[in-house]
Amino acid sequence: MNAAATPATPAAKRPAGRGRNLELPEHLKAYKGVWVFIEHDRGHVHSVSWELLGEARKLADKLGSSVGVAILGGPDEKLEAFAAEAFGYGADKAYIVHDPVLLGYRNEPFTKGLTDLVNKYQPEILLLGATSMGRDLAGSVATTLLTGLTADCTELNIDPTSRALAATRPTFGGSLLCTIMTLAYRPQMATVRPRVMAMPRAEEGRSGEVVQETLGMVESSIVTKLLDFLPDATSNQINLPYADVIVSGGKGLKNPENFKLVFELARVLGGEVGATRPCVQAGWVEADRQVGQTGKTVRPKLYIAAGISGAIQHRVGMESSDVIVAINTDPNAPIFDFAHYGIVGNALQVLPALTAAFAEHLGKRRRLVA
Ligand SMILES: Cc1cc2nc3c(=O)[nH]c(=O)nc-3n(C[C@H](O)[C@H](O)[C@H](O)COP(=O)(O)OP(=O)(O)OC[C@H]3O[C@@H](n4cnc5c(N)ncnc54)[C@H](O)[C@@H]3O)c2cc1C
Repeated sequence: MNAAATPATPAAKRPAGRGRNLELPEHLKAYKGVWVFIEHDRGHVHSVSWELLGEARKLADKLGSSVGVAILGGPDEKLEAFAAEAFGYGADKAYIVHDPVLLGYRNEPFTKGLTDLVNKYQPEILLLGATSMGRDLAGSVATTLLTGLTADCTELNIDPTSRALAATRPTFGGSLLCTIMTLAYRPQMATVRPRVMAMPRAEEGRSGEVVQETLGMVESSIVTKLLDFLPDATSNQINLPYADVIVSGGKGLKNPENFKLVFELARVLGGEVGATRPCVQAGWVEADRQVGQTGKTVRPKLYIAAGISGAIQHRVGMESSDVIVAINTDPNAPIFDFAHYGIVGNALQVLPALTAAFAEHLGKRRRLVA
């Protein structure tokens, strides 16, 4: 079917000012400020919320506007403490909703809570983490508000001409980066994966204003019921996005048995093990270890890539690492174009040599400290 000939929403049914009209409708011009949805679970704020706050502060400063945070949760949850932390990371105002139906994440009450806040306070930009919760919530909030949502962004800017949010994300399997602007819609929504943006520095003593709101939703009107929290039996506690050191292996390791060389070096360095997609697809390592466009985004202090070619889909997930060391037999491998240090050599020999050298060096240091 020709999409151009039969648009999903016929022009006559589109809300006024939407569709092909790229001018911001008059009634949306009142939208001001940059907001971040603060994601928390059982007493802990997800770090992606603070990473987004750092970005929100930069965007708001460019627009000359303020930063707000939306914090939704149960009656006894410490949302005010989260707000105090948010002020330190750059928020000016915290919009808090306590309600029994908001104890534990469920799509319906959180969608209502967040859309109510947006409709009342009209932020220009709304950012959420591209986590399981953030993706679920962003989609339903954007649909309810009939606004645009750019998912999985890697960069956020303000377009100098339109002053709209310019949200950049990989497309066409990661081979292109596209910048998306939702000129005629407010709020402009975007999700960003954990670790894509840098963690901002908290400013001690910085304060802000707290605004308390109510939800007005009864439990009986919600279809989903939260029965219990169960630990994820499939999760083996791999915390790739927040590891300081990652040793990753690729197809150059030849077989799953050789992956133990990667594990040994990671163990000696106190780091995590990552992998490329072909290694995960071949069943050499768990899917949770995949780094890249369809895996995790990481930002460690040290990323060692062994037998990895450096394809764009892998690169987008790890290129923000502080120091990248590549080990590859091919001196023309693309990974050497962006690695900080390169070792042209056989990973099956280089990895054990590095493991032995680090074990000796770190062992000596520990003896000295003792
Ligand atoms: C839509 C889409 C999404 C994708 N998402 C991801 C993703 O999230 N993550 C990801 O990683 N990939 C992803 N890919 C796959 C990606 O395109 C590449 O195919 C993949 O990253 C290549 O993995 P590799 O480097 O392990 O293997 P290869 O590209 O085969 O590279 C192996 C490298 O090892 C080197 N080598 C060989 N022997 C040795 C040795 N003994 N010692 C040292 N070096 C050696 C070779 O010179 C070569 O450079 C995606 C692809 C698509 C189409």
